[in-house]
Amino acid sequence: MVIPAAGQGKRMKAGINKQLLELGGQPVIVRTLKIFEQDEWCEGIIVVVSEAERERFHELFQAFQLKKVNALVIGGAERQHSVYNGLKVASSELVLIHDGARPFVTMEKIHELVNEANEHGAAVPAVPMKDTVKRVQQGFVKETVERSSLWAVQTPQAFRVSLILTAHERAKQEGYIGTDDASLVERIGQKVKIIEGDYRNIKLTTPDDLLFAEAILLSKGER
Ligand SMILES: Nc1ccn([C@@H]2O[C@H](COP(=O)(O)OP(=O)(O)OP(=O)(O)O)[C@@H](O)[C@H]2O)c(=O)n1
Ligand SMILES: C[C@](O)(CO)[C@H](O)COP(=O)(O)O
Repeated sequence: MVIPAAGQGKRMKAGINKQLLELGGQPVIVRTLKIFEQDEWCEGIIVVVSEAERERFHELFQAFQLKKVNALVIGGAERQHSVYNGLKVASSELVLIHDGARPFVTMEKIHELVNEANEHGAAVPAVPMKDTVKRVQQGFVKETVERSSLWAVQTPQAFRVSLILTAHERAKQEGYIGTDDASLVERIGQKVKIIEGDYRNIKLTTPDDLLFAEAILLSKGER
């Protein structure tokens, strides 16, 4: 299990790492990790953090008595670099890669992904796009994109370790930077299985997402 948490959260504009923000009395990263701590499939968690924040995260994991975090690895400039640094120390056959900033993933989805990745080598959750999507150039619509085959992809993304490592190494050699890990597998010609994701599995990206997160907590009776 690799959890990248080394981003700067520029779009959140919180002034601190968004994974350290409190949500319902717990830091976001602790909420995310606790889901995997409960999961019997998850043997160990590699968390990727920035050099400057390593000690802060270490103390936090101790304070919340998290048992499965077995490595704190230093991240890189892009999410892809951070994930790659984490993957290099992964020792299992299958790996889940999950954003530290997605604290609402469910156990049910995790298990579905593990099963599909065991069978297909790569599996990711996604939800059908709800809005009409337009390609825009210099403030004007260039075209309206056909929506029926568009899905918004989430994490965790599950892979055979050998496959995702090869995909990352090829991307590195060829100077390709993708916004998710599955795209690196796609570009080396391997299939990626899609499972139905969950609209509540939001990534905390902009300040509005904190409002949605509070509403999700309320719906779960945690507020
Ligand atoms: N160099 C980076 C960039 C991102 N991430 C992590 O990847 C996840 C998804 O990225 P995103 O939401 O884009 O986070 P940030 O890059 O921090 O956001 P922003 O682009 O707004 O700065 C986050 O958990 C983030 O901490 C990371 O580990 N290393
Ligand atoms: C990996 C991801 O969360 C899937 O939706 C997303 O691509 C991360 O992208 P970001 O640009 O780093 O937010």
